[in-house]
Amino acid sequence: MADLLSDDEIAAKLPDEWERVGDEIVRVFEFDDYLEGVAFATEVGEIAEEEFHHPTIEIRYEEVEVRFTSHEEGGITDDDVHMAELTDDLR
Ligand SMILES: C[C@H](O)[C@H](O)[C@H]1CNC2=NC(N)=NC(=O)C2=N1
Repeated sequence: MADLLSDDEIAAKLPDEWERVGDEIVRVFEFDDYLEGVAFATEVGEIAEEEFHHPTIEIRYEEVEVRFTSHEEGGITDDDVHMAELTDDLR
């Protein structure tokens, strides 16, 4: 299990475009059409399975919201930061 990050560590490690919301890190990705967002969500899911660290994904018209937290630790860890970086690399 990864250690919980402090507020300062989260601020320092949070990748650009991502926002901290309570015990989660969140980013909204924009797309030209709905099915592009659906395909992106599937790619995020595949990475989540590979890394065994799963986000909440909300697919909306022309945007997809991705939220990571470490459920077992009850907050934000390096696992969440790593997943955010892998997710960004999909774009
Ligand atoms: C039993 C537990 O759900 C698993 O070990 C994994 C699955 N995917 C997970 N995903 C996330 N985001 N946090 C977890 O703590 C987590 N745990």
